[in-house]
Amino acid sequence: MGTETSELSSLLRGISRPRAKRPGDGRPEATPAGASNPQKPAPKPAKVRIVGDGLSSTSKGGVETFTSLAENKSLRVPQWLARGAIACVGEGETLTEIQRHAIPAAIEGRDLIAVAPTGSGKTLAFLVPSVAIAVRAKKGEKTKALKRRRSSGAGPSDGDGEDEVVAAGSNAVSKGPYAVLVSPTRELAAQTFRELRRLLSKTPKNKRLRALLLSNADSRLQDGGEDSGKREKVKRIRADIIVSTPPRLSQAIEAGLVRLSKTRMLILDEADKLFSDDKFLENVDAVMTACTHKRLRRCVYTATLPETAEELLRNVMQQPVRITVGERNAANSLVKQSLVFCGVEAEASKARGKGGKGTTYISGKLSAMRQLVTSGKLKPPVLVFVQSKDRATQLYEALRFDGMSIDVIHAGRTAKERARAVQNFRSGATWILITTDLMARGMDILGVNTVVNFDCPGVRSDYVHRVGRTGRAGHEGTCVTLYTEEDFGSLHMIASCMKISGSEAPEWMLKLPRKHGGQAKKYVPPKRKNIMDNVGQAGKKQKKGNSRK
Ligand SMILES: Nc1ncnc2c1ncn2[C@@H]1O[C@H](COP(=O)(O)OP(=O)(O)OP(=O)(O)O)[C@@H](O)[C@H]1O
Repeated sequence: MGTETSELSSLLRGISRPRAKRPGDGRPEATPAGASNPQKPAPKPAKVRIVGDGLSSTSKGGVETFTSLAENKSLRVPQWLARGAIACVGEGETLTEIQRHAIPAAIEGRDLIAVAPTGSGKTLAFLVPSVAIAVRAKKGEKTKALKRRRSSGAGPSDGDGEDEVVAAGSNAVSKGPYAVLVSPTRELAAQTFRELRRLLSKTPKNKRLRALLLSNADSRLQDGGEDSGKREKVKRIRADIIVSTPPRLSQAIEAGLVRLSKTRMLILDEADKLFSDDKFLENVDAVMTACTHKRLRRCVYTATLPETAEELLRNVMQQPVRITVGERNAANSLVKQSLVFCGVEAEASKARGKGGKGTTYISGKLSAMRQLVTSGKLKPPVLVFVQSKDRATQLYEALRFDGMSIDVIHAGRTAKERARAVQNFRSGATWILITTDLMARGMDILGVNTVVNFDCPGVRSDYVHRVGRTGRAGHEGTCVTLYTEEDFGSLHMIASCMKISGSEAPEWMLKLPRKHGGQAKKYVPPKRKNIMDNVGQAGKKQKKGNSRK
């Protein structure tokens, strides 16, 4: 590995760290679309389709800026909220297509299915209406309580039994949550919460909302289930807006720590994932059942919506409006996608060199990966996707000796390790992050230049979301998919996805038979040999164990 190591390290050291996009957010900047090629025309505005009756002309026509959103009297968006949104995206930015139509639609009170490409600003498209509705609901509750108090001379309780624990006279205690935001992973929930806090940064002191991220670390959740009588009195989770993963939220509901009877806005981010993954279905069901308010809006947001998932969604929503931006289930057209054939996954053969002893391991993908780096085609920061925790650890072990600034994240690492890995990648301290599909959805790290599918994804939605970790907010990106003979089952899906999103796809791949019928549940990832260094180092290190696992 000698020469290769120094070559790689010097190459990576030689790349200067990109500028941060906005002061203080620590995110590196990617190339804006068209910047690398001034001849290239700006991308055409995406097609918007709205299906469902009853929306006002504001939602149908769209709203151009956050300021004009706040100026529309019927929507009742506070000025400070508009200023918060501007703080999130930067001065002078107009709304993206999905924001233009979905924000007024969600505020108007219809159940909503919003489908728009990765990196198109769906987060603000659900945060703005969530805050607007929470503000309205909280104000309504306060007025009701005040009226009751005036007429009866009683304390702050509204008589529904929920507020028995309210400390006398405390205005800080919320009767909410009025808005609940659900994301499939801890990382995405944390990111959404971060953006929510940024959005709330312009809230006047007397109107402050209490926002909360439910996490494992919350002692109330850790104690959940014990001594329930006492817990009811002292530990009820009080907040106006809650962000959570489905398991954490349903645990809190079951333990009586959270009540959703006042919730007016339920947001399901990455809804197709929440509705197609058995491990979430029960939790999501528990959350939806707990939301009993008669004016509840259920709003779902995603970049991919297979028909089966939409059918399920429609069963639990009330006459939803569907807003679709761009081509449904297509990858982001700002990302240049390509495929690299790597021969075999890994092969052990007798060494023929001096002495002819031992075994030499050849990994086609590993060599291809190294070649991409040394040739300068792999522009960091890079996200590398593999199919399992084991593969992530193996690849990390095989590459870390190359002196690259590299890290690994997967569900087997502790919450702290995962948070640190994301933070280091965001700040630019880590250039290459190896990951499972844990980072495939929703993660917004603006500077990501390249996505590598070290292992092919099996279903279209996974491919679309992985590709979408680059090419965000109008910037360009690159996605390289490495494949071997084991991956032939995924090639038709990838090639057709490349074609409809504007990348060149090999004709012969488009003629391959479709596998798995596009159904996530039928897909079983291929069994792969261990990722081995050419001296078998990955395997050896793994046996000894190490702190990264
Ligand atoms: N109106 C806007 N103008 C400019 N940038 C924006 C605007 N709205 C959002 N952004 C930025 O675009 C980036 C991507 O937004 P966001 O993460 O909401 O995308 P998304 O559609 O949710 O993507 P995904 O489907 O991958 O979850 C963010 O960095 C966000 O700050």
